[in-house]
Amino acid sequence: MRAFSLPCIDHRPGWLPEAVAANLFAQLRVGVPWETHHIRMFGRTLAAPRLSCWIGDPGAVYRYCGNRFEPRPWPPAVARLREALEAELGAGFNSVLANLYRDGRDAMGWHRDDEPELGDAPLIASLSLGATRRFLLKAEAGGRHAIDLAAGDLLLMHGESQRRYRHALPRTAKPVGPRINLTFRRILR
Ligand SMILES: O=C(O)CCC(=O)C(=O)O
Ligand SMILES: [Fe+2]
Repeated sequence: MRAFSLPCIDHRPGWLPEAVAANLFAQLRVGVPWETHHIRMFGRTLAAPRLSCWIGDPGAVYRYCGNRFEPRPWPPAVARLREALEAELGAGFNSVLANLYRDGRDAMGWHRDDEPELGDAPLIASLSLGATRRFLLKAEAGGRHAIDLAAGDLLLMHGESQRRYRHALPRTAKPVGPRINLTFRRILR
């Protein structure tokens, strides 16, 4: 897929070379303490349809959907990625939400990454590893966009992105292997 951009969204296909992405996927698949996060919605608690891990510097506590996550320490490979992203983007990240979509039944529903601790105009750097999955954006001004995110692709959401769009990673009936996504963030304190 060609590089593509929308206001506040920047897709950089092949940001990591294929072999590096494959190696990283294999390491993180076994090296991250994956867990099921629970979402409180409409007075009920549901298991999220994916595995996740909140990684970050001490104190980078993340609150969402009635949960409070203390950060897990940085796996060395993820710490190196943070350094590379910080150097390239000239921005600081103190945390990552890692998600593992085991197969096409795992997904993430429509949402905005607009938790108050991310600040008004967060830069979120999202790295995809493993199977290609379709990422959807729904613009507040109308219109939908789909981006196939492949292993090694970087997707940046910046500026007003979280006000302008909702985003989702829908389920798919196609047979797909596991995918890992890392969203680097900065929690403000
Ligand atoms: O898996 C993805 O590409 C999206 C993940 C996401 O939206 C999030 O972690 O907030
Ligand atoms: Fe998100």
